Amino acid sequence: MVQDRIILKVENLSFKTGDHYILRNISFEMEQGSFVGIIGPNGAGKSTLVKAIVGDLEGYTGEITVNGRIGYLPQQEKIDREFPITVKEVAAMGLYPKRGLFKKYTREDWEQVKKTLKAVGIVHLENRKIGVLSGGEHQRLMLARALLMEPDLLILDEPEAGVDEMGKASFYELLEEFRNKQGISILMVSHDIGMVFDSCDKVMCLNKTLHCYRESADISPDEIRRIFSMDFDILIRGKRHYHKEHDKK
Ligand SMILES: Nc1ncnc2c1ncn2[C@@H]1O[C@H](COP(=O)(O)OP(=O)(O)OP(=O)(O)O)[C@@H](O)[C@H]1O
Repeated sequence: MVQDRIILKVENLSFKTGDHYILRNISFEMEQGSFVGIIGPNGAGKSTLVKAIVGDLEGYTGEITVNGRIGYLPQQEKIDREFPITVKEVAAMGLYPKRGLFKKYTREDWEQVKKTLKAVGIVHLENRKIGVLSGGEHQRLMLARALLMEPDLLILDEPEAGVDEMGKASFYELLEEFRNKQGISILMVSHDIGMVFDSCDKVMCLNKTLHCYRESADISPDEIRRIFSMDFDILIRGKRHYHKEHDKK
C-alpha cells in the first residue's frame, strides 16, 4: 500500500515489443494534489505510460499503484459528426463507473451533469449534437465527462491538440481551478512546453527512460535540449517567441 499522500506510484515499469523497449525502468511517485506535466519527443512513450496507468496496456512489467479513482482524457478522438448524441449524453457517460452501464439516469444525475457542464463553461451547448462542437468545446466536454467520474487523479493526454491559443489558455486555467478548489491531482502529457513549465509543479522528461522528474524551476534548458536532441530553447527565449516559431512549421 502506498502512503496516503502519494496518489500514484510507478515502480520499474517496462514495456517492450519484441526486443525493442518502448518504456524502460520507469519509477516515480506523484503527490496528492500536485500538477505534473509529462514532456518528451514524438514516440517517447508518453501515451504508452499513460495507457499503462489507466489500465489500457497489456504486457508491461513492473508495478503501478493508484491511491484513488482515475478520470481519463485520452488523446482527442475523431468524432463521427453524424453520430446522433448530445453534449449532455456524452458527459453523462462519466457516471457509468458509479451507476453502471444500463441503469437509468435519475434527476439528480442530470442535475450533476448540468452542474459540471456549467463548471467547464459549456452548459449552453448541452442539447447540441457533439458533431457541431469546436475543438475547444469538445475538450471541455471531455473534461466534464472525466470530472463526472469524480476522480482523485485526472490524467490528460495532449488535451491541447486542435485547440487555439486562447482556448488552450482558458482550458489550463480551468484545470488549475479544479486542482485548487477540489484538490484533484493532475497528470498531463503535453507538447505545449511553455504551458507545462508555467503551470505544472513538477515536470517529467520522458524518452523511453525517465530523464528527469523534478520541480519545473529546477530543470535546465540544457537538460531539455539533450532529451529532445534538438535546439529546443524555449526556456531561454520565452514562450511567445517559441509559439511564433512553432506555429510557422
Ligand atoms: N502496442 C504497441 N505495439 C508496438 N509499438 C507500439 C505499441 N504502442 C506504442 N508503440 C510504439 O511505441 C512508441 C511510443 O509511442 P507513444 O504513443 O507512447 O509515444 P508518444 O510519446 O505518446 O508520442 P507522441 O508525442 O507522438 O504522441 C512509438 O514508436 C509507437 O509506435
